[in-house]
Amino acid sequence: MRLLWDCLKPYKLAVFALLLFLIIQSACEILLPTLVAGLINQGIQKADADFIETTGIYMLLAAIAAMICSLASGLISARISTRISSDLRQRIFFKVQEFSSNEIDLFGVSSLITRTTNDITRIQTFLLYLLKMGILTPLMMVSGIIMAVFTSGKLSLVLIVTLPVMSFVIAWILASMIGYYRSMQAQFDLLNLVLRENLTGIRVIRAFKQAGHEMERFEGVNSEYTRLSIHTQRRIGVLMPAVTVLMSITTVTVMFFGSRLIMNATMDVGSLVAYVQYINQILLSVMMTSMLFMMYPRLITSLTRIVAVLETRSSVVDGCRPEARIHTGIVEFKQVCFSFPQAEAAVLNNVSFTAQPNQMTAIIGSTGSGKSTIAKLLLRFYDATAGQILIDGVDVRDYTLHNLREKIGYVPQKAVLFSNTVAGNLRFGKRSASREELLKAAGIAQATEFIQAKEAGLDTLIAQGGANMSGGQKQRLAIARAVVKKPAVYLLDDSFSALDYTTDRAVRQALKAETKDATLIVIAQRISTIIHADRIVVLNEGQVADAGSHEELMERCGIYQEIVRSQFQQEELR
Ligand SMILES: Nc1ncnc2c1ncn2[C@@H]1O[C@H](COP(=O)(O)OP(=O)(O)OP(=O)(O)O)[C@@H](O)[C@H]1O
Repeated sequence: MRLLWDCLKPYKLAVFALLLFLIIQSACEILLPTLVAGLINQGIQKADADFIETTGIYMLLAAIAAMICSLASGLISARISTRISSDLRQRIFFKVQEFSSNEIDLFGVSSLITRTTNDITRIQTFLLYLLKMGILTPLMMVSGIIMAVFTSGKLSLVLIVTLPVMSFVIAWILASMIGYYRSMQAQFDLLNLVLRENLTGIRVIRAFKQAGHEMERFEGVNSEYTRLSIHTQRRIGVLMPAVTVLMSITTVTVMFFGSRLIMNATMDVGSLVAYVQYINQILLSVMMTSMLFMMYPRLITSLTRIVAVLETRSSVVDGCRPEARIHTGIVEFKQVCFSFPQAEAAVLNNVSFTAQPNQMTAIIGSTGSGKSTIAKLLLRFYDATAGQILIDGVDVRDYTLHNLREKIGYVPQKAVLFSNTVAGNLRFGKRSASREELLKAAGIAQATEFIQAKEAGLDTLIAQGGANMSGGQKQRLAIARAVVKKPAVYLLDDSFSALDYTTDRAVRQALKAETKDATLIVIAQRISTIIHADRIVVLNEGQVADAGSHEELMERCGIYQEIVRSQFQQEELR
């Protein structure tokens, strides 16, 4: 709840105005039964037309004032709750931007999405209700009780019994719902995950004729969510009739004892009518408050999930040397070890190698040998568990993340494009890049031809996830994006895999000329891509098996020979 109070702090003035409107509203509403009592006792019973007229006008004015205050408080509470939910969404988004891959893995992408959308919407709904009903109902309840006691102390004894019973029933039912709400949220994450996987992988699912299986999977998750929802709805279903029955019993009891007091001439009719209205206001307030409590367990679940994100500190933070900058781009791995959190086996074991500027350093190895992990460590998506990674002699952990990453031109294994124009995507490398710079980078990545073949050229819109581009086109745009950046270190993770041999060679040649002074690290599966590299690091099960030129490795490295043999015919090797 502390988070909610913190969020409310900037809106103190608005909350104060809201409070004022609600106090006036509740005062007007509590005044009405007293006016009705006077109307009956003074006006109707004594047939005083002037009194009836004057009281009628007062009642009308009170009703209008209550309505205006209700409208104003509604607007203010809607404004505050919408603003707070927007603030929270922003805070979560910024927080997730800070997260290292560790924290993203920990929460899961689907859960982070539901936390940013579903959970925040739930908080907004609660706040809207809290700011209005949460303030108004206690005001109505307290003033109702005071007026009821003031009108008839004896009749108020009924409340001493009914109010605690009602509160106990409500609390008991709500307490049983908390566990269900928690499970429901977790199940909702799962629902989101299955849906996301199905929508993003729909082609694979269809190609492998797995639609039936996936439908069953979705049905399973969906029916579990439905089962949990039904359980909670059942409890809500019990709660409302229980409160209504208790309200009716109270009203009947008050009427019963009230009529006796009238017969004994210790109470007048007008006071009993007013008293019944006070009792209704009190019980209605209890019911409204119970609605608030009904929303409370879900709010707590959502708040806990939001707080968990906001309070998680990224395991990868800025280094202590903000002045440190990368100039030359000498990359050194020194005895680097790495294990993923919650994974038993180490992915990298004492990996050491150096990548020099003006050279192409290739990393090759079988799948799962840890090649991409090297790239992730260099970019500090994760931090090494032991050993050191240095760039220009400075530990990567000492640079600020901005200074480190701005000098690395990363092309990921799976080219990621954003819903933007081609130019917008390329400018990820450098926001201020001119069209000439973009075209030059596209030329190096052999992307000019297909960009210019599109009617809008650089202004062609790229669909979500690059759906309107082929795999090879996406890779070339991802390469061009890194080139636009003009980094000190190029880090290409299997970035030529979707290119044909001719394009692969053309990109490499153009890159070589462009990256003359830069350090070029190329992770690859294909020997032809790295055969001319200055230095090839052979990775095997997370360890450096050997390093050297193609010729040197062909002479002495069995693992390398094996990889080469599996890709080339013997005669091609000579
Ligand atoms: N987030 C993760 N959590 C746990 N283990 C992971 C994670 N990412 C990768 N791994 C494991 O780490 C090992 C190395 O993965 P990595 O992606 O570095 O291999 P790679 O050599 O690049 O493979 P490929 O050539 O197939 O891309 C693999 O065994 C993989 O299963």
